[in-house]
Amino acid sequence: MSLEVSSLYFSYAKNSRLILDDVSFSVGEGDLLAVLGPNGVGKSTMFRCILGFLPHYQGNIHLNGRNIRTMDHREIAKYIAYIPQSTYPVFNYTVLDVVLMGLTNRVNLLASPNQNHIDEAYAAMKSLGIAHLRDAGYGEISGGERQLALIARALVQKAKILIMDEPTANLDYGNQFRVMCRISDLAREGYSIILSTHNPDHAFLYANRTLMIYGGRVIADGTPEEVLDASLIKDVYGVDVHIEDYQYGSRRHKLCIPIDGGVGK
Ligand SMILES: Nc1ncnc2c1ncn2[C@@H]1O[C@H](COP(=O)(O)OP(=O)(O)OP(=O)(O)O)[C@@H](O)[C@H]1O
Repeated sequence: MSLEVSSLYFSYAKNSRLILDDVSFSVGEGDLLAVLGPNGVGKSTMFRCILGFLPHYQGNIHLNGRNIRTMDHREIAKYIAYIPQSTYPVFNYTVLDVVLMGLTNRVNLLASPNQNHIDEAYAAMKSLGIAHLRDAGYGEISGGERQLALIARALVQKAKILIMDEPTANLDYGNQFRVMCRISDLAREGYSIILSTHNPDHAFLYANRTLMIYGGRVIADGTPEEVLDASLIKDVYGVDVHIEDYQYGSRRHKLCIPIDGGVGK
């Protein structure tokens, strides 16, 4: 699957400021694109335009060469799964119920799910280490566990493009790595993944592509090593960092180390 966004412009109200200002990028099969940028620069807005929640954008979004405007929500959901930041639920469904909702696109949920559907949902939960929570109330688990349940829901949706809004927000140190490793496994399996993150090291460790958004514009697009240099991070985040080459065994990558606590003393 490929997704191509070209010259995307968006503002929330007529004559109000542009939130997205000429955004273009594309992802193909197996790409893991990390989208970085400070709070409020338009990352979630960009995702919501792609998903069809904000149709009054200008520009073009194509899925496998087809204009996404010609597709309804149900059809888009065959190709794109969205993993929002976890929020507190309105109803206290069980975790299994929430994961089964990923099937809505393929199965009539008004009918009871059959054993195959339950097995599929259970396998997705197991792959993310939350199988033991299947009967727990979605409102009674931690924020991090809710995030994992939303990822499991996206896996059962079987769409090949996954858009994830800060998938590691709320996750503890260990779960951040477990989730990011699982996400990079999915990219290796051929999923195309677009995720927003505030952690440059997650881009270095797991992404093959990085987009830096600032003031609604794409100011850099390339490999994490090409995009994330110390001067860009200083300009965008106001933080002094040193980009360190790191090697452990055969693995070589870069890490972002704040100097003097990052913002000086
Ligand atoms: N429904 C809305 N109506 C008007 N303005 C909005 C709406 N939603 C978001 N905005 C504004 O659009 C801008 C971009 O918000 P957005 O949530 O896309 O940023 P973001 O990069 O995802 O931020 P964060 O990293 O904090 O999640 C912000 O200035 C925000 O206040």
